[in-house]
Amino acid sequence: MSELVFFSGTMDCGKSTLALQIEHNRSARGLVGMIFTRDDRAGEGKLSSRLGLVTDAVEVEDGQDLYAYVVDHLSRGGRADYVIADEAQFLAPEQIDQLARVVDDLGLDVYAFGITTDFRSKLFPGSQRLVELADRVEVLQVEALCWCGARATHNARTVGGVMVVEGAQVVVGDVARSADEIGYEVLCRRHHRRRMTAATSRAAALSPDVLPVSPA
Ligand SMILES: Nc1ncnc2c1ncn2[C@@H]1O[C@H](COP(=O)(O)OP(=O)(O)O)[C@@H](O)[C@H]1O
Ligand SMILES: Cc1cn([C@H]2C[C@H](O)[C@@H](COP(=O)(O)O)O2)c(=O)[nH]c1=O
Repeated sequence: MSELVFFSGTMDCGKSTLALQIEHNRSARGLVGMIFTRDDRAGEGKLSSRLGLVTDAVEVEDGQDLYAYVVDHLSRGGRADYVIADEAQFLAPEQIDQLARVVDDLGLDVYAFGITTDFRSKLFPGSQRLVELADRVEVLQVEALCWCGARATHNARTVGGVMVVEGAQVVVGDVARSADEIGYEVLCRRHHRRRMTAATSRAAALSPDVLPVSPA
């Protein structure tokens, strides 16, 4: 029975790597995948992993009907045995419904990969729809870690290492950005709530709570 599976996790936990591994294992057995992505850091029409692997993909546009795209591809004699959708948090809820229809009406497995929540720990609309519709939600097993060593469960947006909580929901970017750039850092919930990033925790450790009293 074909399935819609949502592989979710924080940024930098290996989602795109797993997508590329699934693609590799299936194509090694002669299967052909339809690969969708949107706003990958490597550029338009690319699905890339920080491990250095990259493959071509169909760049999803606003308002594009993904079910119609797959049907059109098949009706022109193209082949698709399964579907991969990376950066699925950027897809519109209707596009997630279309992927569910690919599973139910075309009998193809659909593997979607994405972060669940944004820098304010609010659900992305596409991820919300995936949680609502997926046959299975799989949390990735290689856990990303907060600077404190706890499992990272939240994504923080940073500017110069300082966590920000205002701004657009979508800003394409990466972890480990240099000072002044907008970047991201994964944190445990405790430190996300306290807005404590690696940089601000280091700064706090360096500034003593009590000022030294100089002898009179
Ligand atoms: N130099 C490296 N050596 C080993 N693993 C690495 C290296 N760089 C990145 N990784 C692994 O790649 C993961 C990120 O993979 P990626 O697929 O790009 O993540 P995601 O799509 O979830 O953001 C990191 O969590 C880490 O485990
Ligand atoms: C938290 C958060 C992230 N993004 C962007 C940043 C990256 O371009 C992607 C996540 O990619 P990854 O492969 O999972 O690292 O999402 C965003 O636009 N808004 C956010 O709040």
